[in-house]
Amino acid sequence: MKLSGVAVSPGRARGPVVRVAEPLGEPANEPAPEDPQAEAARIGPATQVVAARLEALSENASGEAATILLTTAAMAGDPALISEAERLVVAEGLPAPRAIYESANGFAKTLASAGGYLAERVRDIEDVRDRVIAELLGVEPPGVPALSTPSVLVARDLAPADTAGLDPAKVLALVTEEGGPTSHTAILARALGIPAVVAARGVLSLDAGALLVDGDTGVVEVADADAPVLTAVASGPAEWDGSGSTSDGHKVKVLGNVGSPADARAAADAGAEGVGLFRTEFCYLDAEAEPSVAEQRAAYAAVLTPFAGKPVIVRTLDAGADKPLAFLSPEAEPNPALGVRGLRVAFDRPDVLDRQLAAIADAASDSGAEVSVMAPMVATAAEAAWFADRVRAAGIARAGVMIEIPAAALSAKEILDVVDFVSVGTNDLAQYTFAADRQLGAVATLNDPWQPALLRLLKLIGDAAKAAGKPAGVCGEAAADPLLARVLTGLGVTSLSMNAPAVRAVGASLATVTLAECEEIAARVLNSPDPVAARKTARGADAG
Ligand SMILES: C=C(OP(=O)(O)O)C(=O)O
Ligand SMILES: [Mg+2]
Repeated sequence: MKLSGVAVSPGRARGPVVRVAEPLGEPANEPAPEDPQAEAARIGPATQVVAARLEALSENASGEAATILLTTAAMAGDPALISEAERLVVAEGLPAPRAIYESANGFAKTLASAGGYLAERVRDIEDVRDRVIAELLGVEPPGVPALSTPSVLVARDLAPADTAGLDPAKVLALVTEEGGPTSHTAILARALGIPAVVAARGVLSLDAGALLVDGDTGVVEVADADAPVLTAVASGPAEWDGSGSTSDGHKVKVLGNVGSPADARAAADAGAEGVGLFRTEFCYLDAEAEPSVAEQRAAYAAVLTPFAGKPVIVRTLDAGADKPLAFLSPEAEPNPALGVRGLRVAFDRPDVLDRQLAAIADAASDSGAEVSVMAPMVATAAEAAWFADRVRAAGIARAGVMIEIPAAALSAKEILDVVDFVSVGTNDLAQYTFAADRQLGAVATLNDPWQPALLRLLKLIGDAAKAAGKPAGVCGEAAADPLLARVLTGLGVTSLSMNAPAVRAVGASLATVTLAECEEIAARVLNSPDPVAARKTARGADAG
């Protein structure tokens, strides 16, 4: 019996199955507490216990695992989460577990409606919620059970805090029923060297004592219960000197993706050489009204400051589709991802764009960062020229655009004639190339950055950038894959921008290959028939 999911972390392993307990059910909303003040007063200490446990776990972890545990600990201690739960106890008479449940769900809903990266943080807040509820109820927290022997973990989805704490000596492989290739679980599994397959529909209903998991092909197979354990060969922790280049000195900047001051500090701490994508809309997902220029200036400067003297690409608001902003919401649309989003919003409201550009210019001088600006969702060279003119009129020296629509990839040459640089958003470029909603697990295999059709578009862009002598970065999740980073370099990409946890591994991966090797791998990958063969080719394995 076999099934197929999305391969997210390489290697083959076989061993006995251990299932991760499902999260706690919904806590009851009665009886109303006799003493609401006393009931509300239990919430703060419970969150502190959870935050302290996560912090303690982070001390035993290292690198990105530690960062993720600390971020989750910070979520547990979020004063807004706690005060809303306390209010629900006092004002609405809810028991404390129910109150934290509702408070956390409110936050989760906001994140989910933001889509993309933020939507993937929903699992983090739900994990914090369940840990606090367990603490309030005095029961064992949900999560990974202690493993006595090396095992294959099977879960519906795994919280980042659980994944970060996995011991690669005990976890042979990881298989999840849900999840997408851009989830924290995927990122962490790769970092830990644990073979992993996500979106393996049906794995929870498999009645298997042991599984054989192939993190290269995504195939998960029932194995004999007495078959010998097979351990994947894991790579060691990444060593990187902090300067993005191939072993023969070809420079490829390794940059951070950020949306908040905390992200920026994490990226700087991870050694990012700058920022390749500052998602400004992340600052305003909750804003009812357009923030003033002064408010925007302060918000942007707080993100730019850790990168004083370094290059930062600020992206103008990418409102619409999965990231609606209340002050820029378009008419209801039948297909929002194909509607008025990104730069298209600015065509109707150029005044909003101009105010944002003024704030960015001010924040650049406040922070001392070397700021460039780019637009999201650009389809044509004429749109790119329109945007670049406005950026320059605002006194910002460097203007670029994102390439995340196939038409823009096919017009890379003409676009590069009118801007200073381009940056490829592979998350959306994959979504639009394959007509596959990036939020839908059912089409996750199409939204795979190893799809040769997507990489062929990247080659067009890389060639156009080389001919123009201008930079072409990648800032979609594709850039966070250390192996794919080599392929992108071979295709002519000049910078890679990713979430902080991936920085070191990508820098280390590039430092061990020459540019000629990257080019050779890229040429072979482009000729691969499918993503599985492409991955195998890049790993130097026999694709046959
Ligand atoms: C980086 C990208 O932009 P976002 O994920 O914010 O849509 C992308 O589409 O790849
Ligand atoms: Mg995008």
